[in-house]
Amino acid sequence: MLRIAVPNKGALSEPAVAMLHEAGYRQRMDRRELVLLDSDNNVEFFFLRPRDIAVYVGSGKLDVGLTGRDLLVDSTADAEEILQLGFAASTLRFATRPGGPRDVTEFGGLTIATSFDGVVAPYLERQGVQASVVHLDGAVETAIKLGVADVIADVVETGTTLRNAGLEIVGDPVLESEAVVIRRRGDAEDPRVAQFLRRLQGVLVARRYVMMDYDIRAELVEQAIALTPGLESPTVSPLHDRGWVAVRSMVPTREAQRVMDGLYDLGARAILTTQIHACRL
Ligand SMILES: Nc1ncnc2c1ncn2[C@@H]1O[C@H](COP(=O)(O)OP(=O)(O)OP(=O)(O)O)[C@@H](O)[C@H]1O
Ligand SMILES: O=P(O)(O)OC[C@H]1O[C@H](OP(=O)(O)OP(=O)(O)O)[C@H](O)[C@@H]1O
Ligand SMILES: [Mg+2]
Repeated sequence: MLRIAVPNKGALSEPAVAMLHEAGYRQRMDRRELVLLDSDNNVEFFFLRPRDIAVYVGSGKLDVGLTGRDLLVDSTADAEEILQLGFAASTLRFATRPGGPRDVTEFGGLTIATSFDGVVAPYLERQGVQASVVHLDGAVETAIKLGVADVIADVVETGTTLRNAGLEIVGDPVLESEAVVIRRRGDAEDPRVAQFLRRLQGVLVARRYVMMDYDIRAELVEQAIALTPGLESPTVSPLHDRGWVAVRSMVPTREAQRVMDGLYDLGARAILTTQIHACRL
């Protein structure tokens, strides 16, 4: 039985559950369920606080977990990242009041509030800055207004929360994060983990690519394939009309419309894109 940690709340929770569902796993109906057995797939899901996931996986009690890179780095858990999941993308940034310090080099002697002291304190040390780091559990933007800190370091996605708090980003990004799959560092290769990762990779590919079909005159097929090279090699099939061939190829979803325009201009017709539901490459 593969034991998998899944975030039970917060920004990671819903997209993580959606991805597991797309990968064919049973998911909980009730948010209060703590453990869910998917006996068809021989997997058990444990719904845990996002921050605790690296601890469970690092201790070897659970085989793999879905969490944020920032939470993994922030923890002292002995776990490592094995797959990037492409959602919950965010950046850990410093912010302060307008007129405050403009750069990390000006943070000396100041107080910095953050929920990510495990990332921020070593970062400041590496920069040779001596500042005091205060841990807060959340809503750190308020720390400046209440005089608890001069600077904060927090998760920024759109920047709306900072703007609404009247704060400005300063300095370089501390850490780029996204949802990731983690396992205990140094764990031996496990075929059940490999299969779990293949399923998630299948979802990532299905989300990022569409299948494109079109007909093209045989003498133009090389030019057409230059527009749709596919992941390895496109399928080219003869049509009943010998002057034409049918081509089938995977195309990145966000390029699909531009590629269709290019193919049309080249003379391709019956250009269709279809959604990929699942795949194993
Ligand atoms: N607005 C956001 N956009 C993208 N990712 C985010 C956002 N807010 C948080 N995250 C990511 O979600 C993960 C956990 O943050 P989240 O706020 O959901 O949990 P938490 O703060 O530990 O828990 P809680 O706030 O519920 O106590 C982190 O990896 C973080 O980078
Ligand atoms: O840049 P934005 O798009 O505004 O998003 C960033 C905000 O989202 C998260 O807060 P969350 O909702 O998790 O609240 P929390 O502070 O209680 O964790 C994070 O801590 C920021 O405050
Ligand atoms: Mg939060």
